[in-house]
Amino acid sequence: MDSGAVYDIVAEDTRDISHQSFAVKYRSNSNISDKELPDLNNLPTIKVLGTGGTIASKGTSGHQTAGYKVDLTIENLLDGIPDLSRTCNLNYEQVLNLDSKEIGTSELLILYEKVKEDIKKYNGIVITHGTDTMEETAFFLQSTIETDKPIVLCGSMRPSTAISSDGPMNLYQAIVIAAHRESRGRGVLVALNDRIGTGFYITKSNANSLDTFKSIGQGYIGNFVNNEVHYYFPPAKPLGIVYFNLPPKINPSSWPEIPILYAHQGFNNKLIELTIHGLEAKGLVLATMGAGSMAEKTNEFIAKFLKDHEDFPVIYSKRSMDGMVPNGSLPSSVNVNNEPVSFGNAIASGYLNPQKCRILLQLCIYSGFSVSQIKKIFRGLYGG
Ligand SMILES: NC(=O)C[C@H](N)C(=O)O
Repeated sequence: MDSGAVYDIVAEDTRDISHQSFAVKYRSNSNISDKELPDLNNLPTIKVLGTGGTIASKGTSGHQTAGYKVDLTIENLLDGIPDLSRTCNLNYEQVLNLDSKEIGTSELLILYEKVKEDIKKYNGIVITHGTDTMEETAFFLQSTIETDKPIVLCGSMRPSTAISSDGPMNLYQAIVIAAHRESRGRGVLVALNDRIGTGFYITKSNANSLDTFKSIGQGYIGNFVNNEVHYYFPPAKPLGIVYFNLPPKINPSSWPEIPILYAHQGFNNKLIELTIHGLEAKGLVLATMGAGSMAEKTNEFIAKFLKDHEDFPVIYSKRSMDGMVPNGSLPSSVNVNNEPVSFGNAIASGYLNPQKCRILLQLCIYSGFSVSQIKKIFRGLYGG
């Protein structure tokens, strides 16, 4: 193949980003050697795993954007996107087919096992997933699968039957992102509505709109425009991340129960007691009212409980979407020297929202970490 032929390929299929970036080289260097030509026989192979969600849903009219049902397979979804044969080889599998609100421990572990197995065989993974709990799955995978290969989650906010459904474009972009060499070493990604975010921090910010995923504070890491993948930074993974090497075939009933309690004015302390005892919880996450703020009487109640349960961690997170809970916001009592002392088992969430704290705490407890080790892990995430 001579370099002229490469230019023809670019002109013929501008959707292919690997060829587009090659075209830039070609135009700037007409003496480019044959060694640098894209090898169409050696494209990356991307595995697409279907799990359901709105992207796989159908309504009964073009304007219906609520009350639809999951009704499409991953094969149906792939049929609806443009040809990608010049970008990557595709392989696909239906792992689940659910609204993501139905994803519990068993389903999460099934998906985890599948990704863990497939990441060894493929150059990248794309997961179609409901947006409601996508950030939880992304966080779990980021914390359990150590790889430089791209794992990209995508979904949609409009069902496949809606006018201007966002699913096909999001799936198309996710596959191109997974096949792009610059996507390596960036951890688990979430790609929706042209934005690329890190699954570790990204969160669903709007219950209805297409532009729902926000990488609050930590920012998006890239953008997808006119079939080009743009990253703003070199590859990096979240600071202080701890990988949990889980054993195969975990029994979901052995997965620790960690409730989240949402704080509000007039919060009833009995809720804490009822949840902890009623669920045989192994820890608790509080969505506090501000940067760790709970009423004094609630903190006292928790302190009393923690005195008799030294191995019971309580994470102080926040109901506000942005910002963080620093160590300095933890409730403190006063020791004999009148110096403030933090409650031993109270742990600051840093930047993690309650649902991500819950997963991290479950992983820590399942792995047998002590409260002081768990504290270090949470602290390490924000550079403390
Ligand atoms: N947009 C969506 O995907 C929402 C849907 N309820 C889900 O999470 O499965």
